[in-house]
Amino acid sequence: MTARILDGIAAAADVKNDLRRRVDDLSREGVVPGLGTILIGDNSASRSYVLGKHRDCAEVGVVSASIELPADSTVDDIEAAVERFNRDPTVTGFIVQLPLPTGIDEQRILEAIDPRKDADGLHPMNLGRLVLGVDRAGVDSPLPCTPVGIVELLTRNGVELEGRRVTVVGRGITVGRPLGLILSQKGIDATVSIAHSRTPDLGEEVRRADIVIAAVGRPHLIRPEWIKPGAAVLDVGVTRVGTTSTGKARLAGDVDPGVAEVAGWLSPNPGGVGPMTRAMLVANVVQMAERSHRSAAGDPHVALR
Ligand SMILES: Nc1nc(=O)c2c([nH]1)NC[C@@H]1CN(c3ccc(C(=O)N[C@@H](CCC(=O)O)C(=O)O)cc3)C=[N+]21
Repeated sequence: MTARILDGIAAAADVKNDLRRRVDDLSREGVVPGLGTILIGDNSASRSYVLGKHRDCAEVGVVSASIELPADSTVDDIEAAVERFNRDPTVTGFIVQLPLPTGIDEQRILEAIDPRKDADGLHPMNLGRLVLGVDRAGVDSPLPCTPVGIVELLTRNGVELEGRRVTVVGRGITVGRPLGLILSQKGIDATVSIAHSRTPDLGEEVRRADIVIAAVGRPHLIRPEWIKPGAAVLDVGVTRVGTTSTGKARLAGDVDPGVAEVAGWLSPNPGGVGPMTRAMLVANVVQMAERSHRSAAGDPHVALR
């Protein structure tokens, strides 16, 4: 038996179809959602990710703006770019592409973003609301894109989370940490373990799981013999492991290819979680445009802060 595919390209297309309708509704009210991206330095992988984000926006009628800064930019230069997007009414949500050049205080930059425009959901106010499990006056704050994309990919394929045991491998701030919080939330009700590079027996943690999510960036770390037969396995990490004969980057996921023979469901990499991450970014931008429009229209239940 071989695992069924959790097709992120197909699920992202469905998400974008839903978004297109919401964007059309907004446009009838004269509102156009806008994504901003800030890219610092000349990292070709980062540039191609950012281009993909602009392409996704164009597909659903969301406009986008980009700021590119040189690799030797100072914290002040980057904060000035953040400030520009904070003030720009055509940008309803924006991101600062990570990682930042070495020596730049990432936390300081993330905190400079207006939390109402935080399309990545990585501002401490939004992460704090996730920890607390609160939303203000029925308004959800933006959530990190990859974790929400993972939940959508599973639920759209009919993979149940309630009552399931999930092992998340990785505790990073963009995936593992917030994913653990989201999966254990009321209404989702999975039982979550967070494993990481210092977990003494990773195989033991993975063996118990109905759902395994690997987000560490260690090629083929997750072994077929660790997988409970029929489990759902999501491969999030990517590592460059060399170059092909044509000079393209050779990439490897966190999940050993042999896992496909044991798992019930497998998200490919590429073509799994990545496209969902991008779709959820567009979703956050659209949601923020809806919220700021309703709040400008005087609905007291949507004014944040
Ligand atoms: N502020 C910030 N927000 C991010 O969300 C963010 C970031 N910084 N820094 C880097 C990581 C990485 N990331 C990816 C998203 C989608 C794909 C993706 O769609 N990948 C395709 C293949 C890539 C391609 O075809 O070029 C796939 O998996 O099928 C990859 C990587 C977002 N990140």
